[in-house]
Amino acid sequence: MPAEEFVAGWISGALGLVLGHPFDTVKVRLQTQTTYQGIIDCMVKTYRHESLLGFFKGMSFPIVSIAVVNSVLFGVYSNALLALTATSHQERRAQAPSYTHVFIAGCTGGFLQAYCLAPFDLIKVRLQNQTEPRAQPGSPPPRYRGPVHCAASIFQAEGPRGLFRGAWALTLRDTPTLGIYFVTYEWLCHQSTPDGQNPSSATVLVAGGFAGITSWVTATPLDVIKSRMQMAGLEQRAYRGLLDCMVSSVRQEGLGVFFRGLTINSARAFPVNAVTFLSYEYLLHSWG
Ligand SMILES: CN(C)C(=N)NCCC[C@H](N)C(=O)O
Repeated sequence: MPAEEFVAGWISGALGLVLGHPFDTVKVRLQTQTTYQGIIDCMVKTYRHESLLGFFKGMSFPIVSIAVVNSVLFGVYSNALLALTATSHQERRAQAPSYTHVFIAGCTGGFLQAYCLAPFDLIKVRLQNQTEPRAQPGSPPPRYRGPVHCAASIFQAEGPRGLFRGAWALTLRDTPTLGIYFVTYEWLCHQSTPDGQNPSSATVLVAGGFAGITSWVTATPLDVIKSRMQMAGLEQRAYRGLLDCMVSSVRQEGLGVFFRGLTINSARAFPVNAVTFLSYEYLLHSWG
């Protein structure tokens, strides 16, 4: 089982994560809070109340978790393709796998990464939704003092299952959309690269960026539901399950609720995934 794919997945994911986290904070707030009029309003309010640091809330944990999550995604994807097509990463340029195989391998990677991601994503979403400014004398402290305190509080209040709140929605979000992610990437690389050659850096950037956009556009409806279910434990708003969350969100806010955060999700997806794929390909290429 080639280990380089796991290491390359980790490093490339971390680079993309730092670049995209401020957009991610705005997205999570727009999806779960009704106090903002739109992207600009959310950005201005966050900056005024919490300074630039507000955009980076909840980032320390994902930096650690991306090591697990992205390496599982890229490592499982690549090894699933190896099992399906008996070709390594290098050989796949000369002998392109079918898109069905790429889709199955992407879905497998997406399914397994969702379970690793679930507790980290829950903690990230809870911390990103804390809108209190940094501790000032006299002001009430935020509910969670940091990621470890957040994890411990959820564990104490709800047991280990509490840490997997929203995991089912996350799995449904990530399984098919990561199939779409890798198919888009491979298809775009294939379209603009002569047979048997490696795609140029510009091709990888553009294909990675569009893979991010297509996958996030299709993922946004379940992304909204997932974030709401993750916040529900905190807000005493009990949903009976995923379907109940969908139905009550649509009843209260109309069908548009499924597209909350779509613009910012897409704007974030391009640079994050362009950098992720470029560094992934570069690392695998230089390790030869
Ligand atoms: C639609 N989904 C869930 C994805 N495309 N997931 C892959 C994650 C890639 C990158 N870390 C990101 O956050 O965009």
